[in-house]
Amino acid sequence: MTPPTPAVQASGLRRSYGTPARPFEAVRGLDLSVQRGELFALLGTNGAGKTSTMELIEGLARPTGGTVRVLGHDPHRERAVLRPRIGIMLQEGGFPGDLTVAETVRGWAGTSSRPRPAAEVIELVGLTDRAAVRVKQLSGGEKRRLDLAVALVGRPEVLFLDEPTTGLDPQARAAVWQLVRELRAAGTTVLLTTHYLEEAEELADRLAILHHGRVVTQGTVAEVIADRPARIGFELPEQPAPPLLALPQAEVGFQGRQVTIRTRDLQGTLTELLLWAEHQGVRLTGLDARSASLEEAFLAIAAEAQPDRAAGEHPTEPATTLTGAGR
Ligand SMILES: Nc1ncnc2c1ncn2[C@@H]1O[C@H](COP(=O)(O)OP(=O)(O)OP(=O)(O)O)[C@@H](O)[C@H]1O
Repeated sequence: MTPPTPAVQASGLRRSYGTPARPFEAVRGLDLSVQRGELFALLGTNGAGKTSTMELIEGLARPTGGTVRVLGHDPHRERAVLRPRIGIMLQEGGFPGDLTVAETVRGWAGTSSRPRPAAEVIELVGLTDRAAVRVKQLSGGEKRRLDLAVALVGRPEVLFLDEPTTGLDPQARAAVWQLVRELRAAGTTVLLTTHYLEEAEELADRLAILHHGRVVTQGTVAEVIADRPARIGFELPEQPAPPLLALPQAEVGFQGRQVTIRTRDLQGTLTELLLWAEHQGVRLTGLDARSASLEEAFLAIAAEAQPDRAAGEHPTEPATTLTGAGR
């Protein structure tokens, strides 16, 4: 039996901006495969190329190199075929301000061949009591939920969510997460970009971290953090304290009496440390031991992955900033 076509398949994907004389490659040879029914998250620093990549996959822009297929189709050339099967939640929906929520959703439902009833979609995104309100009177978070409603109205097989919970309060964010989980459980493929690492941890089956237009790492959360060292922190007692035992396999840092140990063998190092403390009668105040988090992996990957200074660098490359790490 031949395996089903992946929901999304990108290979050697490239996208350039600028002029032929001063080109800037925002997407630089990106490979990605999202299976049907999977929830895949694209993470990256500001300007890493997430939106540029999403627009190529959504068919809103044409790649300058490589190929992309969505449900086996070229999303740019075969947009008319794909349009009824995908749902796109853009960062800015830009709907007319004078229409109400219900009118907006009904208008979009009218463009779909098998729409969900408008009232059902409005209910799904928690806007029922705002259905008669004009778009221009909605709060930022409510507008975001309307963007989501419009993306859902055509019962998409593949749903693209570009920073879906930016601007939402914690309760609304949790509600969107629950809705996304339900959609995924019902078989919808979801491709999501986010700056909230806990959003990816909560929702994603797999994720990719982009940096300067390339995938630096991808896999499950467990796979992405597997190579990262665990961390042990504690405070040594006031002097006199015996010198800390040697831990050649670990990296030990001191800040006054505060000690931070980074190790790839959390159990082994912790056992050695606790035996030492027991024998020496030393109390390790505030002892805290934890595996690497996605946030640590993200920050380390972003710091390690240096930009390619070869041809095609942005003429005015923006400083890399990390926003909304989500904790
Ligand atoms: N229309 C454009 N013209 C020129 N450069 C652009 C254009 N759009 C994006 N870029 C540049 O391409 C790079 C990638 O931008 P993109 O918006 O895809 O990143 P992102 O990962 O989505 O960023 P963010 O997290 O800030 O939303 C950035 O350096 C950006 O300045």
